[in-house]
Amino acid sequence: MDKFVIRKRSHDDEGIDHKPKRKCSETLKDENGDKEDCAISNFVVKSPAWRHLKGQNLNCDYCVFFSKSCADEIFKECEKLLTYNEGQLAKVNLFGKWHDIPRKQVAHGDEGLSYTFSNNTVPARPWTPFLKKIKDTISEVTGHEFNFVLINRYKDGKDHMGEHRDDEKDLVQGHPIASLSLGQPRDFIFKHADSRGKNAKCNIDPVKIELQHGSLLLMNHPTNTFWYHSLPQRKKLLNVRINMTFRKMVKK
Ligand SMILES: O=C(O)CCC(=O)C(=O)O
Ligand SMILES: [Fe+2]
Repeated sequence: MDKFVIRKRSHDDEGIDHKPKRKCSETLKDENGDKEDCAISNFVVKSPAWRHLKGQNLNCDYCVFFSKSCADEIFKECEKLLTYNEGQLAKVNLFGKWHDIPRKQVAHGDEGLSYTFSNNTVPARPWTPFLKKIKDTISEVTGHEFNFVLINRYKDGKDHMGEHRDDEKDLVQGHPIASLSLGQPRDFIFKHADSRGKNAKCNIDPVKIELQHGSLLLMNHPTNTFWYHSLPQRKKLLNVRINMTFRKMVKK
């Protein structure tokens, strides 16, 4: 049985475990006044109410990061501005066979960075002012720097992501991954590595969280060493979800 550790929470809800990281109550403005591809002139994030997800070596923090109106704006801008990889860059190789990924994907980041998963390497496109502003806002509030973002677009509940760990060798070891969710709320499930499949060594309950519109999930060390995560299909859900995972990659 899946175990719910976090109940659905609205934007108006007051957090129970108030655990702010760095406070950022002032308005963040693009220093260059660069609005060429971004209708959003500023983001305001007032010390969000963090909740801590704890398990055996599970170490995550979760909050509703952007207000509903700001998240709505960002979602709209994503749909207007982002384009996704096609062709070979939109495939994975599993057991020697190429498959289309069951969602759309694109990466942006510092020059020269790329992301390798399931035997495919996706180069980062340059930061746009819009994406840089989101990255900088998350860095300002969390106190962590990122140089890469992987963006996944799920057109509806049929699109999904299978169980995996974000443990690629290109990632800076021990650095958190910040996962921003926009649009359709979806279940996100953590499974402990020792409790998967027929040969499970022990029985640790999975941890399920419904990722809300505008929410941020910080996956801190050592979560990705011990726990797999997935975004399973939810065929009745009809709306688009966009997820951005901000990462710190090793520069070669
Ligand atoms: O869409 C999600 O929330 C999952 C994203 C994820 O796990 C990844 O990009 O590695
Ligand atoms: Fe992941």
